[in-house]
Amino acid sequence: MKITPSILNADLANLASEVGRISNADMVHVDVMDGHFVPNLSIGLPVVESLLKHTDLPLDMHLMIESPDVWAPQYAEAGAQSVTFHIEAARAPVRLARELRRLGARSSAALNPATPVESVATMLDEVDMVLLMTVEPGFGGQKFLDLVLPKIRQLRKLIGSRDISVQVDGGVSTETIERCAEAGADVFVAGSAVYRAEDPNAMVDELRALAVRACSH
Ligand SMILES: O=C(CO)[C@@H](O)[C@H](O)COP(=O)(O)O
Ligand SMILES: [Fe+2]
Repeated sequence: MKITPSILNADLANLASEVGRISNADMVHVDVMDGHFVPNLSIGLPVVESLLKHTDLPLDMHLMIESPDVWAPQYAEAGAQSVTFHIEAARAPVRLARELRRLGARSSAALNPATPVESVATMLDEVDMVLLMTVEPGFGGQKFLDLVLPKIRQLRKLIGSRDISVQVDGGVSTETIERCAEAGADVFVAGSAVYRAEDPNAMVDELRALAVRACSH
């Protein structure tokens, strides 16, 4: 059970100190938005290269961008431990997933809420993680979409005995994390829940404890 806080909801002008507030996290979730694949712009490679110098936590890149085939490998080369591209945007997802692994990163494919899990069924051996969006991508602080819960179960069935993580992203909080864990998710992005908390590290621990307990039922 891993908690990966999204820094989209942090004070982006003080990233170095903001990652210091989530030292209990398993990874730092970094949302890259290009204003094309999603109607919002966030940060890109130069900021990520700088951030890598200020944290020992692994970076969990979530690329909400067009042409991930071109851009995603550069994040792996920069030193990100996990690189997620959107299956809706990739031209050659199998080639891209293999390239990310060749560069030493964990490869991961993300699916928007309306994208069926079957879209990754044939390439499960190429990925280390599948990210299921539990909001429409583009913004932090949105309401969790319960309609994704059956997709988590379907994906777990498809994965079977393979060692692949299922990440959920969007609206994950103390209210919703147990439902996700029960359905089969094991990596949880939480942006506003963590960064709006008075003590982000304590919130990370609380979320992890809830997920562990829900999953052991
Ligand atoms: O990728 C995205 C949004 O597109 C996320 O990573 C959000 O940034 C998570 O924020 P919350 O929904 O937890 O506030
Ligand atoms: Fe994200």
